[in-house]
Amino acid sequence: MKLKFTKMHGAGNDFVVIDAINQQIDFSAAQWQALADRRFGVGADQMLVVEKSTMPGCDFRYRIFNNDGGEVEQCGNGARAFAKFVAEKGLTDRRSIAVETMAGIISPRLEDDGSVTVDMGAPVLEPALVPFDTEGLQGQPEGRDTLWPLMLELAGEKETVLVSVLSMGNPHAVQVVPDADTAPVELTGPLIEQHAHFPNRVNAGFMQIVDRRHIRLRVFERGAGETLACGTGACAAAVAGIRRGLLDSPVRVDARGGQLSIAWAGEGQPVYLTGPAVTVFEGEISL
Ligand SMILES: N[C@@H](CCC[C@H](N)C(=O)O)C(=O)O
Repeated sequence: MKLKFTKMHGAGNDFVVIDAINQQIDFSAAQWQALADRRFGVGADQMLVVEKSTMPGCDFRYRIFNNDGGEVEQCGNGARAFAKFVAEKGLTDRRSIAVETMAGIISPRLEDDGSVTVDMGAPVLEPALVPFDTEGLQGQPEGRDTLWPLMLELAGEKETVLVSVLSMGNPHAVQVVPDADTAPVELTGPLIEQHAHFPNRVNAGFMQIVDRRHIRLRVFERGAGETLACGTGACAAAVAGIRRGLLDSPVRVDARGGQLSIAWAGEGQPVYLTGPAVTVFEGEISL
């Protein structure tokens, strides 16, 4: 079949966006991988699918596939691209929309300066719901947060890293590092992503605190490897830092591909993610 798509990015986290309202989509994991392949396909960290929603009050349904072919619950940078896509394609004339995802309803809003703000919903802090299996682990209370010691085995050597575990609809484990540039993202990211305590795997965040309203962040994403930015990772890092008493809202997040801003008023409150969404080109591919 011939598939029409739009290539987009949000702070360098890149996407193939597909209108599945006007096209029939039913791809296998292998076909998603082929589309995401940077040499033999279009290339993307994630594929975003735009569908009609059957949920009352929702404008669209948003589905997300990592470049390993797996469908996942949430993608923050993708949510901004999604909002820009439906506006640019004339699928809505509203600047603020309600979008159904696997993880609940999110609400992106187009800003006058071209950026997009997304109400990502409240973070989930209960380990079992992340899901995170705490059996055999000792939580260490620090401030209002609980840090969990994760044991990693690196070339026969055992190392323990302290991570804040939470969900933004998708699972995150965030650690504080002295310097994001030298953080062992490639080395320990895959070990954390596949750690036995995370039954659904996890996104591994490495956060350098610059000051109380500014962090630098790298994320080794579940099912995609390190990306130039991770929107839900930025939300998770800001929430973890605020809960630990290290950060104040709003938090500026410098990712390798651009800048994001996160606002959070505290437990039970939604997290707001603001940042860019850019259309790169339109294309058609035979699959
Ligand atoms: N890049 C994303 C997150 C995409 C999904 C993630 N890799 C997962 O598997 O949960 C973002 O901007 O949030």
